[in-house]
Order: sequence, then C-alpha cells, then structure tokens
Amino acid sequence: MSAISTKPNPLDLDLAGCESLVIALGFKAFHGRNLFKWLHKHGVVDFDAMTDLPKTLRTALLDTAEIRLPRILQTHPSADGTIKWVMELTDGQRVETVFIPEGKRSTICVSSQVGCALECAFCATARQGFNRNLNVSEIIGQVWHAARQLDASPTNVVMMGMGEPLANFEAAVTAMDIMQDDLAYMLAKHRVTLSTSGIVPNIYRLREVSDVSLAVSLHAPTDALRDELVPINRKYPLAELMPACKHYVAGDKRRKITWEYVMLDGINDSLAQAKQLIRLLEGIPSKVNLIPFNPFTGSDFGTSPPERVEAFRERLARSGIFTMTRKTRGDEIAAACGQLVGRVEDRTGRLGRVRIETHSRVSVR
Ligand SMILES: C[S@@+](CC[C@H](N)C(=O)[O-])C[C@H]1O[C@@H](n2cnc3c(N)ncnc32)[C@H](O)[C@@H]1O
Ligand code: SF4
Repeated sequence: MSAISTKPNPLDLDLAGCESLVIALGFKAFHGRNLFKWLHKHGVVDFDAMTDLPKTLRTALLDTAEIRLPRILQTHPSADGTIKWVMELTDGQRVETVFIPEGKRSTICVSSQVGCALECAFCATARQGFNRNLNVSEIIGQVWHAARQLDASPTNVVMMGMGEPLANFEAAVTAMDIMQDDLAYMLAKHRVTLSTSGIVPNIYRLREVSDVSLAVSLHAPTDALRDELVPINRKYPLAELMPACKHYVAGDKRRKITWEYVMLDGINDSLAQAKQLIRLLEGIPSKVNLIPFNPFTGSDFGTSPPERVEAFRERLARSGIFTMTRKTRGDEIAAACGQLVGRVEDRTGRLGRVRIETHSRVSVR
C-alpha cells in the first residue's frame, strides 16, 4: 500500500480555513473562497481545473496540498429507493453512508467514526468495535459524493450513521458548518440533525457553537433500563441528560428535541413505560420518533409487534407529545438505523467481550 500523504487536505477545511490556506501561500483571501466553492459547490477536486484561481496559486496548491476523498467502493440500491454506499478511507477501513429519498426530501445519513466506542446493546455498529474518528474530509466527503451521485445537494443531512458524532466534536461541527455554508451545500440549520446517545458536556458545547437540530437516543424512561441499553447513561444519567437537552432548545420556541426510542419487544415498549416517558419529557419541547428495532445477525432483541408500537405511540400522542413511528427504510440492504457496519479494525477487543455479555443479559422492566 502506498504511504498515506501528510499534505494538508483542503477538504478538511471550512471557508475560513481555505482562506487561511491561500493567504499562507501568499494570495488574497477571496481566492480561498473560490477554492472552497470549487470543492463543494462545483464538486471539482483537481486544482488545475479551478480555472479562476491564478495559475501560480494552482501550482502552489499542487506542490503543498492534496485533495483526498473517501472512495465509493460499493453501491447497494434498495427497492424502496434507499441507497447504501460503502466508502473506503485512505487507510483501507470502511464506513457506510445512506441516501433516503422521501417525496421532495433527500436525506443523507452520514457516519462520524470508524465503528463506535459506546456499546449500545441493540446496535450493529457497536459490535464492530472502534478504530478512530473520521476527519472533516471523510465526513463531508460522504455528502460530497452523495451530491455528485444524485446530481443535487441533499435537502437534509442526519449524523446518524456509524459512530457517536459528539465523541468526534471538532470534526463533526466543522463538517456541519460546511454543510450549511452558502458556498457549499446551503442547508438550513434545521435541515442538519446531529444524533447523540447523550454525551452531556458536549451537548452544552454544541449549543455554544452550533444551531443544528438535536436528536437524542433515549430508548428507556428510567436509569435502570437505560444503563443497560445505552451504557453511556452510567456516566451521564437522565438527571444530567434531561437538563442539558432542555438547555439546548431554550430560548427558541420553534426548537424541539427529537427523542429516538427503539422499540424492543418486551423490554421498553409497555404502556407503563410510555407513562414514565411522558413524565420524563415534561417541560421539554419534544417530539418522539419510535424506531422499529432493526435486527442484525447475532442480535438477541426482538422487534415490538406493530400493535404494541401503535399503542405506545397513541399513549404519548394523547398526552400532547408529537410522536411518529419511523418507517424502516433500506432494511434488505442492511442500511436501516443501527445496521451499518463498514470495515473496522477494532482497537477495543469488543468482539470477545460482547459474546460474554450477551450470556448475562440483564433482566429488564
Ligand atoms: C446508529 S446511531 C448513530 C448516532 C449516535 N451514535 C446515536 O446513538 O444517536 C443512530 C440511531 O440508530 C439507532 N439504532 C441503533 N441500533 C439500532 C437498531 N438495531 N435498530 C433501530 N435503531 C437503531 C440509535 O439508537 C440511534 O438512535
Ligand atoms: S447507537 Fe450510536 S452511540 Fe450507540 S453504539 Fe450505535 S452508533 Fe454508537
């Protein structure tokens, strides 16, 4: 394998970064704007084809920088229009990106890490272990490819693929800034959604620097159950998570937290738990997405029957909480929520441990 280049990659830079890059090479800032626009708006990744940059700048860029993108290795189309792309990174590892069309909406579900270090009990990515954070170019590169493949910018991006975006804070924020930039993908802030399992300090940090929509993977109305399903809860329990989320949406009446709740048969789907959830969400502008559990090989949870999901939804809706049951998309190509796996050179030794833990799965309820 050829050595991995260490030259700066302009796709790792936001607009200000591109301006600084060209200033450092002795050129005016506006050339940095043009460079940024070529990369994202026009999708050009060859310095020589950036015809409105001075020839001397193009030569300087060729000498000192290198544009590196993930490579689309496989394309898996699904009958419902969903497409899963397997993207290979420069170190040979792989992440997955999903395109979900729905009427006029085109949503791209983007990965933020190679694997995930958090060990949610029902998630296929968790079983892969964890290797590293994606850098900015690897995150925005997924959107770049999607825009080229579809011949249009997506209307929505959700950071809901492989990994925990708030555990890769700086890169996730920069990539989301690029998504919203008028010289790039022009997405409105409410059309970019970051989904987190609940890294509380970084929810506060995010509020300081970004306006994107926040989705929180809740999945349980009590600490006892959430500790088992979403182990990060042992570090950041509900008593800390809920105020952080309330703070995130404070001061803007239009903002709501989207709570994601995977419906697991006999685990978290009773009416008593729906009532506990209603109490937990009191005072927080909320909408709830009930997600049918997407099974994967080796998982030992079951999908709640549709009538139980509907009863749960109805109970929440009756209390005034806007609640939707999410359609499962792309499941026959393993592109649905929590089914993304890629190729991860695990550095956590997770696989051995998971096998042991599944034998001692906690009792629930
Ligand atoms: C894969 S995660 C990535 C974003 C972030 N790490 C998080 O947990 O919110 C995106 C969503 O998929 C959900 N999910 C994970 N495994 C799932 C499964 N097997 N079936 C349905 N949803 C799942 C997660 O709980 C989360 O709400
Ligand atoms: S659900 Fe999210 S945080 Fe949990 S293991 Fe999967 S990717 Fe990581």
